[in-house]
Amino acid sequence: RTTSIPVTEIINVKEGMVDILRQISVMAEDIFTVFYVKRVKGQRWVLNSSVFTAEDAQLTQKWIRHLQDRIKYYGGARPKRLLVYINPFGGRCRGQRIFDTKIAPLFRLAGISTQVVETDRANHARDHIMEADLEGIDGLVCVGGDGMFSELMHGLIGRSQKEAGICVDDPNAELSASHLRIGIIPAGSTDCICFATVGVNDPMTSALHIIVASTAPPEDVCSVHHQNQPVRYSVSLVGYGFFGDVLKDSDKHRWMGPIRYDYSGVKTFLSNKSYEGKVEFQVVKNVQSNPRDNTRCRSGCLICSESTSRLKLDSEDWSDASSWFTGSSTNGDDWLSVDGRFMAINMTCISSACPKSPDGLSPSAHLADGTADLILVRKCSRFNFLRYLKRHTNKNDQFDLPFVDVYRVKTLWFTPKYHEEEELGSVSDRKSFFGRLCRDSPAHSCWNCDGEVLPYSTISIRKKKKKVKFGLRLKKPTCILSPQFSCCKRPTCNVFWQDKAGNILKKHQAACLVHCQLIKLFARGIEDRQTG
Ligand SMILES: CCCCCCCCCCCCC/C=C/[C@@H](O)[C@H](COP(=O)(O)O)NC(=O)CCCCCCCCCCCCCCC
Ligand SMILES: Nc1ncnc2c1ncn2[C@@H]1O[C@H](COP(=O)(O)OP(=O)(O)O)[C@@H](O)[C@H]1O
Ligand SMILES: [Ca+2]
Repeated sequence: RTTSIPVTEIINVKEGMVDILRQISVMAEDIFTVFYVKRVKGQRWVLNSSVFTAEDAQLTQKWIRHLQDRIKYYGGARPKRLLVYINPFGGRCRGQRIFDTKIAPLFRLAGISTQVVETDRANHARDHIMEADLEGIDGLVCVGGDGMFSELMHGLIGRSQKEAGICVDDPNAELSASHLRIGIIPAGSTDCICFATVGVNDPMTSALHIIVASTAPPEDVCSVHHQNQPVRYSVSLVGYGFFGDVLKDSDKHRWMGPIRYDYSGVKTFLSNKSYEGKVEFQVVKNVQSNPRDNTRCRSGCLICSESTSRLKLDSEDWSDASSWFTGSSTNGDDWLSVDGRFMAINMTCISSACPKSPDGLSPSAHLADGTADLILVRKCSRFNFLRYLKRHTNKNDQFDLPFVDVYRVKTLWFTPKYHEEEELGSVSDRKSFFGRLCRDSPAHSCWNCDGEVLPYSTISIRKKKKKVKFGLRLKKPTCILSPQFSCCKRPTCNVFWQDKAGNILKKHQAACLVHCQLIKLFARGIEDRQTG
């Protein structure tokens, strides 16, 4: 029997016969166990192992050393020390258990040492990162949901800004880059950031991605401002109306765990509220993609890899603070304004895919293209809104509805019709039967910013030029152009992008994904073969 394993996906090699998760080991000098990643259905990764017998103890040691050298050489920059933050109350309150039983043994096996901080309050992780000694730390890991990821991101951004001497209250300050990446062990309620980047919310898959140093391109991030003051950053959903109301109500029922979103979702759906206001946004015109082009962002995505150079070209547009909202186009991008009554205003930098909606709020959004997608759902009947929601769960296009519009944007301003102090219940809400069932019918909703309620209605959102780095994404590239790998003997290889006629359009260096280093392991002895 032959087993082929890419060296980049070997986790470690141990003497004897070892079962890491059940913590059983049988020591024998002529046996060794190779642990490696096995890909299973639905983008999941599991730890697999194969046991080998050598002729004698000396040969066993030789193979163990040989394989470990190979892992070091071809395995890339694997992390050695991680700082882990666990939210014991995220999702079903299983964060600590998941880490202790499933993740810690994997990290130990991979020779990764961890410093673990169990949070005892909201913002504990963020504050800890601001002050912690990060010397020698290769990455941060959160065990929790999107809220925990957001805390780590705010901590890292705050720290980098502080170290770079940038004022965090400056609305025009750009993000200063941090060398640290953030990994996510999903143990939250929505886990949308993990799901949209890894393709699944499975703790073991994420841990294996962290161990083998899978990386995503630095990710788009938006800053949210109120009265020209930056209040938060967001990578997934900034939503007003439906998703704001669901979140606000669900916060009162945290004890229910993830099901609170369904409970509050049904309540909010029945109340069928809509809110009046003006949405002004800057549509990105000069990109080769749009929210309805039916593509999916994957590792090696050409649209994302080209965004860095495009953002450099955009520099005047980004750096000129006063041109942020002049209402005029400086770069071929157009400002649009829509007045009306909305069921939902959602802006998302990524697809926001999650288990409830495997394709997400905007299935063709890109992780790192420097843009966000704005979805406007105008006032409609309950039946129509249900049609819209339902389409998030199946293959039907949720944008192909007359009351839904979608735009690829980089800036958004929202002004509610009434001043925030004026809580004028709208006439239609008061008349409605379900509206009366819910105690209050305010003129304002609130904003849901990556799962945090923002206490204001009037906000502006701006795509930041720099992005947040985090790990965990390794999918086969599928893009509008077909990539072709030419493998080499190094951890990186050339990727050629060709059009259908075979003309080379672009060539760049990338981490070798479909790796050429195949090791053929035989029961007696090992033959190491390199294919090119
Ligand atoms: C008919 C079924 C309709 C299902 C519609 C599913 C749409 C799902 C889109 C989800 C977008 C998620 C965006 C991500 C947000 C997260 O950052 C954020 C924080 O996550 P964390 O708690 O892990 O920290 N999560 C959230 O804000 C939660 C949003 C969840 C919304 C779920 C809404 C369910 C609605 C169900 C309505 C059912 C109506 C049925 C009427 C008979
Ligand atoms: N120990 C703690 N006690 C209370 N809240 C916490 C604690 N640790 C983190 N939080 C907060 O809980 C919120 C939700 O956490 P998250 O891990 O996203 O879980 P969920 O996905 O269930 O919402 C985050 O905004 C975070 O700031
Ligand atoms: Ca994006």
